Amino acid sequence: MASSGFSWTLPDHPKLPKGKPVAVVVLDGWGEANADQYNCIHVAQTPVMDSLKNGAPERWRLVKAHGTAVGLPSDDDMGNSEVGHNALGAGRIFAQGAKLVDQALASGKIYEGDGFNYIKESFENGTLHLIGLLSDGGVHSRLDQLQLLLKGASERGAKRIRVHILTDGRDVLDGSSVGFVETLENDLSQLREKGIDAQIASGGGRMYVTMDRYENDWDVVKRGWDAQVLGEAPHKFKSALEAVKTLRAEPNANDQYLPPFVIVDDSGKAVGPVLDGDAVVTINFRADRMVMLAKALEYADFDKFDRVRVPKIRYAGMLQYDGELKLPSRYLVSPPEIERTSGEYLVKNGICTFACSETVKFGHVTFFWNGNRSGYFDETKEEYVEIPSDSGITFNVAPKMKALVCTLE
Ligand SMILES: O=C(O)[C@@H](CO)OP(=O)(O)O
Repeated sequence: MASSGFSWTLPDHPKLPKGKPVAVVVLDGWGEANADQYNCIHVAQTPVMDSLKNGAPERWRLVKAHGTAVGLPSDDDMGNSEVGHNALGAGRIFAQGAKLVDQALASGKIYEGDGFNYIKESFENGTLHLIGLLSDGGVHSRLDQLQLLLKGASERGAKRIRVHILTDGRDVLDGSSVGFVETLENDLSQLREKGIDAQIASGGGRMYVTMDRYENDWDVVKRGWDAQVLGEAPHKFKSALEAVKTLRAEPNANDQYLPPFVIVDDSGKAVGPVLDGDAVVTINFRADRMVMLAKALEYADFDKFDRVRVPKIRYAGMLQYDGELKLPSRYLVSPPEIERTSGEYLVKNGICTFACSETVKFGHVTFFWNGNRSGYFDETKEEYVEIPSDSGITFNVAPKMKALVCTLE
């Protein structure tokens, strides 16, 4: 035992037999709720889960995967993979990004840290760009946090602000993008009345523009880069409201997959490309779908796609998205410090572990599971297997995804 009283040594489990493998299978999206006709799991045929539940009811346990049980601000907050895997992997509850940002905004500390002071240097002569998911879903970002940041930054000297929106429709209802854009446009017009040059500059649906994860499809990030940084996109509109209304009128349109667009002035020029001397903040607090853009914005050496023009900017994330890579190096709010996770305990006790998932969920069972840490604790005792995900498809048409291949591994 260390002098602090802390020890990595795990006592034997009172019931689990020694030397036998233990499987942790995360059924993403599975849960217990009111048993009514609106509950798809209840109305589906689920013989395997039924036999597990009914075969040994004394061993059947439910865990709470939403709200304060997983470190979210309130019990009205739905769960998600980040907070669920963090809590399961660590076996403890940590205040999560959503809550930490709320606290930093409420106390004003967000404006006192190194991250904000760094971007503030650009306010006098440059533009402040805010890039992120526009909804009140609370999984990756929250509209009210964006609203407070807009207010706070403008009160602290930001004179020219451009917002690059990603429409949601995944954590919130499809079609709700129009209402969120209306709300944001209203806020920005109030800022304009106060003499601040504030506009939405570009947009696109989150799953088609920018918010890919685990390097599944860099084209998604490139489409965002072209619109947000270069000011180029196949669709050009005079306003974001016109953009989302027009693009949603297309057959089979969906907020998640809206094509990229830029807002142009009367002469057809993009109103908000990112230029030398500007500041950029990626406003999502959740890491997985911001890391790729963070790499494109921050890395001098970057070969995932041709960035064409790499502006000299001051960039900060809402949080630091990867503690191991220290990415981004500047951030407005410190991320939760999740340490002593189960994976680390296991290798320190000489127990070998194996983690397997497909690309779009791979970081859930490694990065999130290990407390937002990429890489191995001890390569000699851990094996991580990534099954390549299909790309270029929407998973609602292939919901089985790679479950079978993962099982065979
Ligand atoms: O796809 C995602 O990013 C989220 C929903 O926004 O789902 P999950 O938490 O299951 O990863």
